[in-house]
Amino acid sequence: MNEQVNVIDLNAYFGHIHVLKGINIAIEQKQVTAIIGPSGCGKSTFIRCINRLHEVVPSARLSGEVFLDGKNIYAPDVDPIEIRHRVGMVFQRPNPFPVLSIYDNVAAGLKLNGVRKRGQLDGIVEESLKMAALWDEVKDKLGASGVSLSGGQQQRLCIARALAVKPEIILFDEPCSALDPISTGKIEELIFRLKQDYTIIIVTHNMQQAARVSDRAAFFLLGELIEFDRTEMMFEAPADKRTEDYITGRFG
Ligand SMILES: Nc1ncnc2c1ncn2[C@@H]1O[C@H](COP(=O)(O)OP(=O)(O)OP(=O)(O)O)[C@@H](O)[C@H]1O
Repeated sequence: MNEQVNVIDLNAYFGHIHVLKGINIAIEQKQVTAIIGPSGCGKSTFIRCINRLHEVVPSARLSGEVFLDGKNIYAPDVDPIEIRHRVGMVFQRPNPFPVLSIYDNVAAGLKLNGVRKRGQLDGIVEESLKMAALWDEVKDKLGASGVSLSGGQQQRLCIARALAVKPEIILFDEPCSALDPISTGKIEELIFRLKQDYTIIIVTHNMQQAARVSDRAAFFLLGELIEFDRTEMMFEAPADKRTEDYITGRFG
């Protein structure tokens, strides 16, 4: 097993609320890992600990270690900004920068990183939009506003924006919950293709989606990791009764 993210005894809090309790999990490279569980069980908090976004909430704190390629991302010498480049994120609601064009939405992170040459920017913007399966739909209107696109296109634009800075891992936090079934299908196909090059962690409430796109699944309940296994095993023969109850829709 080729572990890329190794989480050791992770506890996360908002003020006095203890939202993640002693999580230990190893996430493999170039696989899709689904995070499932009922509302409020800590799924989003968990993925936000993997790119150091949890700490941006004033009351938030955590303990434990998260190793990325063998290095603890919470070590004092690690720059959280660098971690957020290496671990990209796509959110539940498509959130393109409203005042920027399609082109500039994709180029924004690169420009922040100091890439200025037009030719280089053009190449990466095109490559990212192609990888996000959006190029053909927008190549003739790159100057149009990002928010002029449909919801599904905006979400693919956000994926292109995440890809442009060349992350190693992409976190998806319920990326299809605001999308129609056709757009959802496109995002799922895209995730399937992206795993050739990226490690993907996806939070989803949709069990069919978890079954379709993920190689492994982790079931969280009340801040604890109850079960983590190959998705097939998890859906066909869950080891824990609580996982079975959740997957079969008996609660949550
Ligand atoms: N900014 C915050 N401040 C205080 N408490 C928070 C904050 N964000 C989340 N929480 C609390 O932390 C717990 C875990 O929330 P989290 O969003 O991680 O759960 P989730 O499993 O992703 O939920 P959902 O499926 O509804 O998105 C919840 O009890 C939630 O109310």
